[in-house]
Amino acid sequence: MTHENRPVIALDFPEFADVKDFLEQFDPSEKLYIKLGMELFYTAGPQVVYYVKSLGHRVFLDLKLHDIPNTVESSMRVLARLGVDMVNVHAAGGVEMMIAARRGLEAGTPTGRRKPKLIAVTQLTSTSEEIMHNDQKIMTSLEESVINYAQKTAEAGLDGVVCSAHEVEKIKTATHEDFICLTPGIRPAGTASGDQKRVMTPAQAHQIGADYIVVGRPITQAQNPIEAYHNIKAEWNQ
Ligand SMILES: O=C(O)c1cc(=O)[nH]c(=O)n1[C@@H]1O[C@H](COP(=O)(O)O)[C@@H](O)[C@H]1O
Repeated sequence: MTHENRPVIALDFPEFADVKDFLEQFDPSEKLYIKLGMELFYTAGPQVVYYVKSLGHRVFLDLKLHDIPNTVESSMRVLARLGVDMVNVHAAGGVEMMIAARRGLEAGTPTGRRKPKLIAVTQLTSTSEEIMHNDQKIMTSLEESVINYAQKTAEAGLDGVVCSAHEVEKIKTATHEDFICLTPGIRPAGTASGDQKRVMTPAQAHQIGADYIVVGRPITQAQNPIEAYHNIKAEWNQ
């Protein structure tokens, strides 16, 4: 099992300038794990990745690729050159697509550089069983669907999955102990869940064996983001 002791901070901001404003609040010696998503990448592109990396932080580039295998493979080849530490795809794209993603990442990683970790989204933490039945017409339980996606991800040779903390124990049993479970939908007690349906506190996520937690709004929209970050980090490492 991996335990990444820093919560991964989801910077879901609309502008590059917001990233700078946010990161400048931290002591420069504090090295963070930052998640950059579609909103920022679509507006600021690779420059925002280079900027965050230049400060010595780790970057999870969360673009959730889901397309035909050939397109995913060539896109991963390009993303591998950006110097990010982690990228992801949707497991719903299938085993062939995930293998293609892995191949692209391997081919694109410059010699001497570590290959970014590749993980797959199972069922989004904003998806309830009702949504899954009505919209996706997957008529199993949500847990079965998540475990099926996790097994397909392991079969494709990826490093792990994005899942809700509620599913970590079953996923590890169905795959293997070193299979990464990165869990968003983390809410310290007393904070709003917003659009997240399957939430857990940092302490609970630690207890059930999550490897990484992703936290966005409880930090970025806190009155004091630095204090919120350190409180969540302390709770996660208890
Ligand atoms: O892939 C993800 O990171 C992801 C998958 C998922 O199932 N649920 C989920 O919330 N996320 C991301 O995790 C972050 C959670 O942010 P907050 O809800 O603000 O803490 C967002 O950036 C989401 O895009």
